[in-house]
Amino acid sequence: MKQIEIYDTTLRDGSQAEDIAFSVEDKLRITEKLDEFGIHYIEGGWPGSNPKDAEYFKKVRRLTLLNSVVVAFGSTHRPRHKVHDDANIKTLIDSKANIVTIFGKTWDFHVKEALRISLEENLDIIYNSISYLKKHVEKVFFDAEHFFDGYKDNPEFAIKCLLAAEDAGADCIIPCDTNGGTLPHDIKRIMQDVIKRVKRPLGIHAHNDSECAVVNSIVAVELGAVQVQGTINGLGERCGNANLCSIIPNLQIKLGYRCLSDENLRKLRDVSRFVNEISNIRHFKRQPFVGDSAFAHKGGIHVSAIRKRPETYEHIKPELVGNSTRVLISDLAGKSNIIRKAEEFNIHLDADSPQVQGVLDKLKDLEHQGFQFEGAEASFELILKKELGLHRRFFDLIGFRVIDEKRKEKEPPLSEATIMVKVGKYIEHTAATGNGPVNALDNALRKALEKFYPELKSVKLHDYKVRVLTAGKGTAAKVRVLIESGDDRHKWGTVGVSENIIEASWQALVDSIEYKLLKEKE
Ligand SMILES: CC(=O)SCCNC(=O)CCNC(=O)[C@H](O)C(C)(C)COP(=O)(O)OP(=O)(O)OC[C@H]1O[C@@H](n2cnc3c(N)ncnc32)[C@H](O)[C@@H]1OP(=O)(O)O
Ligand SMILES: CC(=O)C(=O)O
Repeated sequence: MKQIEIYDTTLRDGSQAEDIAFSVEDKLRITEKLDEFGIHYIEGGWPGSNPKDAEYFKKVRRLTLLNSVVVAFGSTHRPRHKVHDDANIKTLIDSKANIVTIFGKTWDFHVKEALRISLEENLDIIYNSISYLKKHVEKVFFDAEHFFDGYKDNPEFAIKCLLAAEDAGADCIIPCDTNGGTLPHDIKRIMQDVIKRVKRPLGIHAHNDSECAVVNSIVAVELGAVQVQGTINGLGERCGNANLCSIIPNLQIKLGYRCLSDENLRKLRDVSRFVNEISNIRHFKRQPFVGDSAFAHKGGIHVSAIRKRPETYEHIKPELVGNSTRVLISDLAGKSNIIRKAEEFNIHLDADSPQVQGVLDKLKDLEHQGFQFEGAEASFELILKKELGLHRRFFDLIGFRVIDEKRKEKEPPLSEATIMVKVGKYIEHTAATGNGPVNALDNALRKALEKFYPELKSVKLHDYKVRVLTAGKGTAAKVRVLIESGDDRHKWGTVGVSENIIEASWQALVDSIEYKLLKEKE
């Protein structure tokens, strides 16, 4: 099984993505996570760029890494500077990283227009930078910036740049698709020539501007590249870098290369979520392999088939990357969705039972009215249990009143709710205020019930979303309220629909509380 070296540049190229700003602490935490995951090289940053990256290289030395080597990144020396006087080269050595990656120009257009030097001088800069660094660090990798665009314009010069790096002793030469515009057939054609002419180990560094970074990286590996550079979740400059969360499983599960241990591959989803969490980015549902929807099945036909053989609609076993199969509940469901979902609730239903058809009909009718159960599985579980006679009432509403009052233009409005509920033979009548009418109602309902059900104290409202369903009816429109609640262990979603926003919110709130009480009882 051929080993492929995974080179992660989330902390350097990933931090060049819009909206991403890692602190030193963030970078150290991601480093530890990537080490635990088994990444071979972690490009920690550009020490000559800013004090934060310089500090990172000081602090990262204190970590005990078991699997990864931290790499410092920078450019070849500046034109009109001697290599030993170049501030950037000096900071790379001062970073004390054992491996350094430098990028150099390989596109004649860039040499002429960005550096404004001769092509010969550029070759000298590459050679001098690498041979000097080789005297100070264990290994030097050469990122051949804009190599594919350079090759398209002037193949001989582009190849000469790689050969200058080879002659200088670069340990790995990495052609880069810096502008991300190269298509797979060109990657193949160009890499075939590179492989014939360059003897050092080769890598690939692809950007995703044509949405081809993953496939371009895989094509390069198939042709012989041994190092893949990319980022977790494809973070990176402009449209991002090659997404390691797709490349690694494709190489390992489908093509038989070895990137990480199989055990570590099962951490893929966790690593992906961790990096999103630190980056303050919402996890992308439809992200292949690691997204919540990557193995989620909605259509009845699909669910019916995966119950028989999961591989009918799943390209890999989700557990291999730490993900799992999910079944969604909607008006596209068939009986199989109901049966499979019920199994998740430990209820075994017979496909021919009239109850299954009853639940399905009810579900489709409610979805037609505007309910949506994909994000409100707790409400669906309650419906199912009501239909099967497995539900019990925990309280009955006698009535509520919500008052919203604004006394002066400049004063904030006041919201107050009073509620009367019956729990067994007791009647409880309470009032509460809130920062809005729904919050006041929520507070009043909990206050009334907590005396009987103290477990409700741990329930928190995490999210509250309102969606207008009947376009064109303005403030008289029907609305759907989706609530996400949680306690110290779980989160659950509930839904309500009405032309009255308080009523829709009430339905979702009651479901949330009933769900919690039902779970405690179970
Ligand atoms: C393809 C890539 O992603 S490469 C990585 C890109 N990442 C970054 O740029 C982030 C970090 N960068 C920085 O912090 C800053 O740009 C620094 C510290 C590196 C340089 O800052 P400054 O000295 O102010 O220069 P500035 O950013 O304006 O311009 C870049 C300079 O590097 C030169 N340069 C660009 N590529 C190379 C190279 N491969 N080798 C040598 N010099 C280079 C440019 O010609 C330009 O020089 P000039 O000012 O003489 O025209
Ligand atoms: C080096 C690099 O990040 C690039 O060429 O895209």
